[in-house]
Amino acid sequence: MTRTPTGLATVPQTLADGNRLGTPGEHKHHTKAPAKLTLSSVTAALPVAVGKLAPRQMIHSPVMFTVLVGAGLCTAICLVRPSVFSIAVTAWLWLTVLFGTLSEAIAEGRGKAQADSLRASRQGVQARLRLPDGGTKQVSGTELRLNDVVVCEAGDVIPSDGEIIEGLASVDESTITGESAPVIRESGGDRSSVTGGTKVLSDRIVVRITAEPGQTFIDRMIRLVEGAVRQKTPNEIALHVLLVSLTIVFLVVTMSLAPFASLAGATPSPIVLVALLVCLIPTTIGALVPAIGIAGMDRLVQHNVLATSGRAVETAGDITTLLLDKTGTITYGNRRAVNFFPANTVGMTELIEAARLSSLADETPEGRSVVDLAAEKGVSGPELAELGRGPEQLNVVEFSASTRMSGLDLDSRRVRKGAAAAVAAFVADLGGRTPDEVTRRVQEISAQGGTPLLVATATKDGARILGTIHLADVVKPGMQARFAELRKMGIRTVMVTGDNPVTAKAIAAEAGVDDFLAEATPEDKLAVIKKEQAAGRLVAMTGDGTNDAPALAAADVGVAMNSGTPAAKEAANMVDLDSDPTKLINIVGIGKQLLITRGALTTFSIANDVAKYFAIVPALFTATYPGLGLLNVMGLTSSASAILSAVIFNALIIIALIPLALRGVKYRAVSANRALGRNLLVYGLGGLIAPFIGIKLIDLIISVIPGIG
Ligand SMILES: Nc1ncnc2c1ncn2[C@@H]1O[C@H](COP(=O)(O)OP(=O)(O)OP(=O)(O)O)[C@@H](O)[C@H]1O
Ligand SMILES: [K+]
Ligand SMILES: [Mg+2]
Repeated sequence: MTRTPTGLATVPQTLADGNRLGTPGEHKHHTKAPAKLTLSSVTAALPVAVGKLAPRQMIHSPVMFTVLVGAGLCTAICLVRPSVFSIAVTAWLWLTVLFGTLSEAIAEGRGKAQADSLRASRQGVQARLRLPDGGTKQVSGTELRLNDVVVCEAGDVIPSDGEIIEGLASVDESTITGESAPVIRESGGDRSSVTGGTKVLSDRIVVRITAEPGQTFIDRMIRLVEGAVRQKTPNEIALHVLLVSLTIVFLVVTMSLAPFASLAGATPSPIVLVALLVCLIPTTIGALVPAIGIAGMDRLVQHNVLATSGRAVETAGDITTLLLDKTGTITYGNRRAVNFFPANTVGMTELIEAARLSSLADETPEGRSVVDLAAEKGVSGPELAELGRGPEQLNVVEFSASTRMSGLDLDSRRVRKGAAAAVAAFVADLGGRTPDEVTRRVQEISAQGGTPLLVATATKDGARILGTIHLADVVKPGMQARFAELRKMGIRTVMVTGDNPVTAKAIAAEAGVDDFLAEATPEDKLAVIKKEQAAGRLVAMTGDGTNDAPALAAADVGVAMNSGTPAAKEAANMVDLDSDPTKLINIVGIGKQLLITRGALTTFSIANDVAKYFAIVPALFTATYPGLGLLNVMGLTSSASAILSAVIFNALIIIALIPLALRGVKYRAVSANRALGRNLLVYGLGGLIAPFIGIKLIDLIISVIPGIG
């Protein structure tokens, strides 16, 4: 890492106030308008849908594959013995398959426009590659490899994903977030990552590339919205097994009807048997499953969340615990030094000088803000290079989440700053003690939700605490209400932070989380997740720092803030482009909606099939078994029109349900059991009744066709 202190002081204070410039007081939940189902989107999807009729693709859906085979068989029969009835049935069987692929093509098509605009954002982007000799060379952005170093200045489009290793800039991320307010990105802290395709608005940054070509964030997003990376989730596999079983059962049922009927002297034609089979197997859900899944992922992208797997989205629907880190997640995360408080026996200048010295080589935003505040208070001192030796020979004690301290080792003394408990222990080890007024100051700052840092110095004669630095951070607005909403959904929120218990308590109260854990190391954060999981709970984790990465990886649903470090984003299975910790509300909603929609349409589909059986079988056999005429309550015109009406109804119901599959069944924050009961009633009962009405209506219309009625 390059240890040049950067000029944070040149950034106007108001700009550095919030993560999002200009809108510190207003945390927006930005969502893109969902794509509408229009005539043009349907016509655009039509050729794609025809392409999907290839048996190689159809085999993935056994139900629809059965219909395809049936349609092929009937076509062959039509060629040999054409009749109005057989041609009509065959045509509608083909339409049934087509409506299925059409629903999938429409769902995919909605992401295409978004993918195209993402692609355009990278078109022809040039990069200034830094050469080993320090010079730069112009290269194409797509040529960049992992660990290349590029220089980006105001006006440049950042050529690929990376981590800032030097400098600070305001960045326009609207190409990926749709949010026009610029954000601050800077080296050293938890806001160091930049995304290819976004634009530098001011200043100059040096970026180390963290993605291989074709593996950037935008590449992944394009593949996601185009539906190219769909894998079946465990729920989808379970449904798949159910659908295959039902298909086999009804195949057997239909086949056994043939000898049964011929015994009575009325051998049903193969066309009738195929039609009956198609009506009985769950074609509605078989046709709509892919569209439901794609639409769910699409909704997530509309909420500016990028997920690497559909599985995580569905799991989100069943989450009961949400862990969040504090700094950078619940708060904006640009903690800045706002004041110095010397111990009674120490002068203000002595404290500030030591605090400054301990931060000279500290590249974190906290460290740099201490140097800045020292300059503001008029205290200057040696630069790193002037400390008698080059910075290479200086022993720099870098901040780590487990030591909670940072500082420098000089010839005759050591300076440290860090969390109160850590510095107190460091001093106590060398025989020093923490003065009472310092302890009181630490309590006072913590109680306000600030982060106190103690400054200490150690020589061969022992160690002394010099005073306290007050670091202040701002809780993102609107947290209380959103956490209350999570509580209503039955989700417990727990803040896990590396900060001290008093600060943690104050911030927890201000944000309105249910519980908190303070002084948590990365291992502790991981342990909390393991414990929750061992108790059988599904856990989501939201975080931004490298110290959150293990926990993000272990959680069932890990949501990284887009503002966070590359390590955090890599470990998580979702990234929120808006860096909004309460986005989980939307993610859970989308997950639940996905499961409910699939469940509701499955219920409807199966209920429908049962009803169709009772609607058409009596009509089929009234000629053979006049006794069955009693059951022919529907009074359908003839057995031919009964069969054809059922096939037409079966195909049209797919079209009718495409909008619902894409939009999703409305989800409200009620308990899962109540939602399930309500859905069974609405979609089960609806599925039972709909065929009787639909088939009767179609029968009335088509009975006028000669050869059918
Ligand atoms: N640059 C630094 N130098 C010295 N001490 C620091 C520095 N940055 C933070 N600290 C101290 O170390 C503690 C732990 O930091 P850590 O990054 O693990 O957690 P955090 O940022 O406070 O909280 P969270 O885990 O919620 O992000 C901080 O609360 C602070 O007291
Ligand atoms: K069916
Ligand atoms: Mg953090």
